[in-house]
Amino acid sequence: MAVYASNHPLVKHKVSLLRDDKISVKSFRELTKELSVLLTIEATTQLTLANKPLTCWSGVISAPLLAEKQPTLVPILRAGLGMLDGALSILPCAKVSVVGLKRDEETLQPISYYQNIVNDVSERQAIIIDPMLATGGTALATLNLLKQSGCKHIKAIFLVAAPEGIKILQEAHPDVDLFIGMIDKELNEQGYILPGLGDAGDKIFGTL
Ligand SMILES: O=P(O)(O)OC[C@H]1O[C@H](OP(=O)(O)OP(=O)(O)O)[C@H](O)[C@@H]1O
Ligand SMILES: O=c1cc[nH]c(=O)[nH]1
Ligand SMILES: [Mg+2]
Repeated sequence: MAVYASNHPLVKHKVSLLRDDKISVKSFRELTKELSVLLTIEATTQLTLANKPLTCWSGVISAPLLAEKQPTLVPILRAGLGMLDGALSILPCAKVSVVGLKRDEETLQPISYYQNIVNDVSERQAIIIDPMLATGGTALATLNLLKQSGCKHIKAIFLVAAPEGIKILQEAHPDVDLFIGMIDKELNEQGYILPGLGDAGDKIFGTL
């Protein structure tokens, strides 16, 4: 597994702004979207191209175009929905596979409540989008689900990740690449990332 922590100064700047205790719902949503654009670009740099004939104004040329179907984006409800518009602005033809998982506040185990994976997922790369990778339980359940559904090529994008979550994914799914805005220090006893963002879903949906 490759773990790419973004080096882009705008990513670092925007993650810092997201941490502001007094941030409005509007600003949190806007920054989440902007970061999703930047990180989706980073996560798609290795898409395969093939030269195909294209008729342009000066005649027929051999033009580099995507060789395969566009990836399916996999937002994890709820918070992952905040990243969907930004990711779709880079992959406008992507099909979307929605996964509903909610962490139990006591056990920190993910509870599954919805899933709708595109039926041709075995022919596409999947890109998971979720702002937070904490204990790793939610991402692990999503990776297991995608693989059980036949998906062979998976990447995941997180705005902020804890070392604990990265380690669990590395051990269980060494073939999956992670694209991360910022790797934070640790988890607290309640499984929240420190310094982190707090509850990203609550901040995006205004349910604080
Ligand atoms: O790595 P983990 O320890 O599993 O935690 C990460 C998960 O927690 C958050 O979702 P949450 O359960 O709060 O649901 P929500 O998006 O509905 O708020 C977050 O968006 C991830 O999906
Ligand atoms: O810090 C955390 C951990 C899990 N989920 C969040 O939204 N934030
Ligand atoms: Mg939440």
